[in-house]
Amino acid sequence: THEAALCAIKLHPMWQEPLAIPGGDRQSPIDIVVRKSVFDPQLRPLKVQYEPRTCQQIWNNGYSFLVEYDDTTDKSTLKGGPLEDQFRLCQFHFHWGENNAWGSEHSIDRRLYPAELHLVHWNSDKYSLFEEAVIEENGLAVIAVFLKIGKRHEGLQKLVDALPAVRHKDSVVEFTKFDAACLLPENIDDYWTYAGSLTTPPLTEAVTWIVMKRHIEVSHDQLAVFRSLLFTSAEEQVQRSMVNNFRVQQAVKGRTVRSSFT
Ligand SMILES: CC[C@H](CNC(=O)c1ccc(S(N)(=O)=O)cc1)c1ccc2[nH]ccc2c1
Ligand SMILES: [Zn+2]
Repeated sequence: THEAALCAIKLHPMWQEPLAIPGGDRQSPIDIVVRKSVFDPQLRPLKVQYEPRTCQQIWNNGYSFLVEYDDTTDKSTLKGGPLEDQFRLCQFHFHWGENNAWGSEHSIDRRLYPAELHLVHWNSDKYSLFEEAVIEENGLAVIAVFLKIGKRHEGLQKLVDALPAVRHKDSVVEFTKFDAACLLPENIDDYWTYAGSLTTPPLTEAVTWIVMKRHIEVSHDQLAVFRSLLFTSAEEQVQRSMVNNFRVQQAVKGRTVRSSFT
């Protein structure tokens, strides 16, 4: 499956890797080898407090669709776990495949999932803007949740119904009162965490990754709507389906992946 996934990316020029990445010793995504992860009893439970009223819009940025939050105040926050500071939710988005065999960016013992949710937060104790935090070592925290095909996700449906309005790159639609917490698995105490990077350019090594052990379920039809989105803007002659928008896995390079559970 990995080979097939790789060739699917090769077909798509947009995902060509930039030649040189500054430093490049803590790139994401990675394969998490469970038996090599190290239980850290000092990892605390995650504290997630999301305010649905801070949800503002959905934007197709030509890589994925972003559900964007008002991050001008500390209303939707993440703290605890591996984090020393308080982080503000600024957006969430997904990565998915052209079929259900692949699509996630991270894998667990090489197991890929059909899609992966990323909830993106920036360190509001140390910085005053996302743009500042995105170039700092401890600037960002991203919660990753795997999606599996199964029963329909009732909370996701409101988002799925809005996607046709952002079919093309650069389209935006108002989207309010969405509780991002409904996309988290029931148990968020079991996770892996490691030091990594953004998985799209500029690939800055600013991310504390928090990868959930438990997945969420979405229906085949809900994921099919993700695949109906387009990488291309309305003006372009050739329309290209937004699928396989995941990055190839990167070398772990001596990093330790810690687990919050045994
Ligand atoms: C610096 C990059 C940033 C755009 N990119 C992101 O925000 C981003 C966030 C998360 C991930 S992932 N897949 O790792 O979770 C990948 C990319 C970005 C770039 C320029 C900007 N100007 C104003 C705001 C702004 C934000
Ligand atoms: Zn992402």
